[in-house]
Amino acid sequence: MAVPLPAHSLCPNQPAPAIGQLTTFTLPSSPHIAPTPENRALGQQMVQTWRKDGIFQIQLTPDQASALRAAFVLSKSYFKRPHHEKAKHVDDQSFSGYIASGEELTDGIADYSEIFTVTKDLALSDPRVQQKWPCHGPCPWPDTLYESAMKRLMAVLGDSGEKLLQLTALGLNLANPNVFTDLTDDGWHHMRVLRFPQADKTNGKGKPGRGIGAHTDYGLLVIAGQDDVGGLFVRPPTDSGETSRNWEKYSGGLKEDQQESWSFVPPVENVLTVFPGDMMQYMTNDYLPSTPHKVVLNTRERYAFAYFHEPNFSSVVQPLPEYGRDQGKDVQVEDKGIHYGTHFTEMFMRNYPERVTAKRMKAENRLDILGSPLLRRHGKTTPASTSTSAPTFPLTSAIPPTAAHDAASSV
Ligand SMILES: O=C(O)CCC(=O)C(=O)O
Ligand SMILES: [Fe+2]
Repeated sequence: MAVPLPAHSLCPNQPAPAIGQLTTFTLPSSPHIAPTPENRALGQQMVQTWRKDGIFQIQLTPDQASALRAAFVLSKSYFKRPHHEKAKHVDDQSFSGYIASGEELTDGIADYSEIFTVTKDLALSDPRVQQKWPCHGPCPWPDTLYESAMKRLMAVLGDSGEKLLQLTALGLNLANPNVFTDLTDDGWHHMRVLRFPQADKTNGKGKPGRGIGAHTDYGLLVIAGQDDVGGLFVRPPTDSGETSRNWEKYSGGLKEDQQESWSFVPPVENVLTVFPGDMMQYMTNDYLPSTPHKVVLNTRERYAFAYFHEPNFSSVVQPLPEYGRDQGKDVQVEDKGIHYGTHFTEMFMRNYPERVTAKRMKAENRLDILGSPLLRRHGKTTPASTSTSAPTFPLTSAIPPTAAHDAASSV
């Protein structure tokens, strides 16, 4: 059921936005999506809806809805804790943990979002942490109750992500229906729990009324849930088909103040919203563009979850043979593929330049390791270095820093 919002309470700094009802899909219950005519038709409808609206909704089952509700309840009480307590939930190896309002930058401007980020929760004994892979480390959970609620929600989101990717492959009529889910084997899935202050109760570090600046997210799919307050806007694809490409040129802030380009995403109970990320755009050669979105502050504080269903950190993502090649785009760059872990790391270093994690990563030249062949996964095979056996990865200092970083950014 849609939760209608009184027009006057919507984003006071914005003109009244057009409120449309998003298309809602119900995902099949079985985790394996067989290539049946029904599933193909569903996949095609999803693809066509993304191409038109840039976003759709999926219906939650009662169990899934209960995981989301529990996560909202605990997150609301988490953010009510005193600042000095939350400020301890930071890790200097991973970007997991607490981010204060005004700490994150989009297009160089402070966002008002207050965030708890969950990246892959890795023990200090994990070979990737031992080998100092960028962004790899533990999640500094505030307590075990919060940890189990977030992990339960991420399991729901992860299951939905895998089904959505299989349906997308069917909808795109791909010869290899597992092409996306091979990439997400041990995927670098992560989530942000977000609280946005009421528009007139900010700390003044950002821009009036702006929650998060216009941006696209980095991987295959963005799956999000929001409470009943409202504040998310998306910029649907245009008829001209012109799109920015965030992995080539950072697109944060783009068209942020061009009001007519943005559609309001109305809060609806018991659904999640889904749209493509940068890697989906890259793989489909812009057929499914990464949906630009932004958040505006409202007359009440707002809570949301944004989950990112991602390729494996070591994946070298390639354009799909059916879509990516021979279409006259920038083939030189595309043919080399995109190293997902590099794209992720660069984006997080840009968003949190002052965070202890970014500083340690720079001080220890952790980006250099991204150029190593051991962090290059072309198929489903996990590199030997991520197995639980003794680490086999050469030390960071063995890689010539500049050469390694150059290689990392282009491949
Ligand atoms: O608040 C939302 O609904 C979306 C947040 C978002 O775009 C993000 O965390 O990347
Ligand atoms: Fe986002």
